[in-house]
Amino acid sequence: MINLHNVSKSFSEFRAVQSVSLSIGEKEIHGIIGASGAGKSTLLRLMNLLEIPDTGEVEVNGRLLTRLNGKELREERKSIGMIFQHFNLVANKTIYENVAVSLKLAKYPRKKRRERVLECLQFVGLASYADKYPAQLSGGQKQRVAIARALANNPQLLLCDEPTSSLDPNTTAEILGVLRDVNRTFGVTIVIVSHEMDVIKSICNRVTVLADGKLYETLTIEPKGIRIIDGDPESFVKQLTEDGELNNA
Ligand SMILES: Nc1ncnc2c1ncn2[C@@H]1O[C@H](COP(=O)(O)OP(=O)(O)OP(=O)(O)O)[C@@H](O)[C@H]1O
Repeated sequence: MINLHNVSKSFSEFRAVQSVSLSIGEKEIHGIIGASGAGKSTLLRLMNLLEIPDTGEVEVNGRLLTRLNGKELREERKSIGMIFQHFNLVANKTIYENVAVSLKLAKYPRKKRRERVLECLQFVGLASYADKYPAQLSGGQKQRVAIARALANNPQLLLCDEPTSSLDPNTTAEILGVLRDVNRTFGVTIVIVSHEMDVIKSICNRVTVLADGKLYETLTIEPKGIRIIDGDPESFVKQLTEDGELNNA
C-alpha cells in the first residue's frame, strides 16, 4: 500500500527524516513511535506529500506520488484521508458543512453529497449533531467529525497525526475504537503517529520506531486491545490507592 524508498527531508540544515525506506501493507494498522523531534509527523506528512521529500520516492497504492504533477497528485490524494491532533475543523461551519467541504473539494456528485455526509456522520455516531458547530462539541466528538470528513471520499489510506493526544484516556479509547472499526469495516489502511506507547500497543499490528530521523526498527506485534478505563471518581481513588502512594486516613 505504501512504499517509501530512501526518503529524506531537511528543514534548513536540520535533517528531520534521513533515508527512510519502509513498506506498509494493505489493511495494516501501522504505528510510528519515537521521542519528540524524532521525525514522526514529518515522515507521516511525506506519505501524502504534504512534505515534499528532498530525495527518495513515495509510492502509495501503486502510484509514485513523487512523479505526479499537481493535478494528478490532487486526484490521488482523494484516496488518502488525514486526521490531526487538534482536529482542524472549520469553526464557523456546521458539522454537516465541515464534512461536506471535503466532498465539494473532490467534486463528488452534488446530488449525492447530502446522503454521503449523513452516512459518514452516522458511522461515527454523530448524525444528530449535523447542525451544531465545532465549539458545541467535546474533543472526542470533534475528532469523530474529523474522521467522518476524512472518510467521506472513501479513502483507502488514513493518516493519523497524534489523533488522541488532546484527549483523556476514555475518549482516547473511544477514538481508537472508531479507527479500528474504520479499518475492519472498510478495509482502510491506517498509519498512526503517536508518542503514547499504550495507543500504539492497543490497535497496531506493525510498528516503526524512529530515532533522530532514522528508522530504528520495524516490528510486528499482537494488538493488545482497547482498554476502557472507568471514569467515575471512585475508580480514580481506587487506582491511586492501589499504587500504594496514598491512603484514606
Ligand atoms: N516546517 C518545519 N520547519 C522547520 N523545522 C521543522 C518543520 N517541521 C518539523 N521541523 C523540525 O523537524 C524535527 C522533526 O519534527 P517532527 O514534528 O517530524 O517530529 P516528531 O517526532 O513528530 O515530534 P513531536 O512528537 O514533538 O511532534 C523537529 O526538530 C522539528 O522542529
